[in-house]
Amino acid sequence: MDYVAIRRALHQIPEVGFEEVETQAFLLDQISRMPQERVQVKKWKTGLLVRVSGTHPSKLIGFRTDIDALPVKEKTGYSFQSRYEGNMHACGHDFHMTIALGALENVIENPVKEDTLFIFQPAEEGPGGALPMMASDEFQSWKPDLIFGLHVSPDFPVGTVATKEGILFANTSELFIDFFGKGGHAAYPHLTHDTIVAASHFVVGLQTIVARRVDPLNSAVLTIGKISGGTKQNIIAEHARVEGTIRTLNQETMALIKDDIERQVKAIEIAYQCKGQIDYGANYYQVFNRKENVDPFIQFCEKKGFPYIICNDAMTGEDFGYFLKELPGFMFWLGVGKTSSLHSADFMPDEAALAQGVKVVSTYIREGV
Ligand SMILES: CC(=O)N[C@@H](CCC[C@H](N)C(=O)O)C(=O)O
Repeated sequence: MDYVAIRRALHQIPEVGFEEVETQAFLLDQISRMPQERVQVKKWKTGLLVRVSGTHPSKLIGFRTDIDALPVKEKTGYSFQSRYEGNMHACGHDFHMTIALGALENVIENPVKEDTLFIFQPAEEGPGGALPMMASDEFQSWKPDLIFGLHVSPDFPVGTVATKEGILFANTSELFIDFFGKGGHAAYPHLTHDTIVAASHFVVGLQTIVARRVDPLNSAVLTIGKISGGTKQNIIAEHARVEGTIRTLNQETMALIKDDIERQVKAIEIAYQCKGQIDYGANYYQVFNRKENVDPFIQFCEKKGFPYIICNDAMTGEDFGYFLKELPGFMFWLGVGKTSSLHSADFMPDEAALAQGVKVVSTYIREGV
């Protein structure tokens, strides 16, 4: 399999959560080119579950990849850039899928002892595909005994595994707040309740939560990534919307931050006479690597000579945390060398990491479990 060609083909068809129709068709086409004797495929929404029977199975080993993209306008200058204007694989899921396909081909062509399940999960970036997929009959009837997954990272050298015991990724909650006021003519502000002013003060006020409410020895992030509102420069906006995300390393801090957000919304309502409406959207459970599962993987990397690093926890989120909440397993970062951060319009991971990713995943399935 030509990993680079596969990754580039996937890079051209980025689709956001639960719209991965062409992606699913592409994956099915690739899988159909592999020998079929040991393979069973189930579709779940825009995702796939692909089971490969082992030679002497005693358990089912799951490897999960996410398949969705982000609403980012690409600025890589790649000759193979996104064909879907405004969407981009800016979080490396094109890499994840390619590595999964490569490892799938490897275990099909050279059968391994255990049964393996390749999970192609939609909507990791939102609204979250892991929980509904896990609840589905398709998954429940093929529930793995051990599950693992990876995420590419520009923070580590190409092909390096980085992981740790305990929390790897944070608890997350999306945050959507709508302010409803009274619109009107820009020249008659005294007759309106301006939601742009209300939302602006609200966003500035939010900055005190992590700075002044959260214990400095405890980590948290509250980022507003989008503000929208209004229709024209000389009309006072009757509606404004603020969108963001909350990240914490424990549930108590998450509850404390939400509590403070709610208080600040009430304060804005009183001060600016605009009604505030909060929606926390999708919440992701932390990615927690159990010692008894991640330690053997680290020892396996050591034994096989795969470069690895024991890393710090990160404030990124992943709905893979829900798989690990229920099933034994672990997650790791795969270094893709220095480039812009995940979610950037010019995120350009080094394709040399693809072959190493396939090697780590397939060798672990073959010799590590
Ligand atoms: C690895 C990564 O970048 N994951 C995303 C997960 C999205 C979380 C959720 N939809 C939110 O924005 O709160 C991340 O942004 O960390």
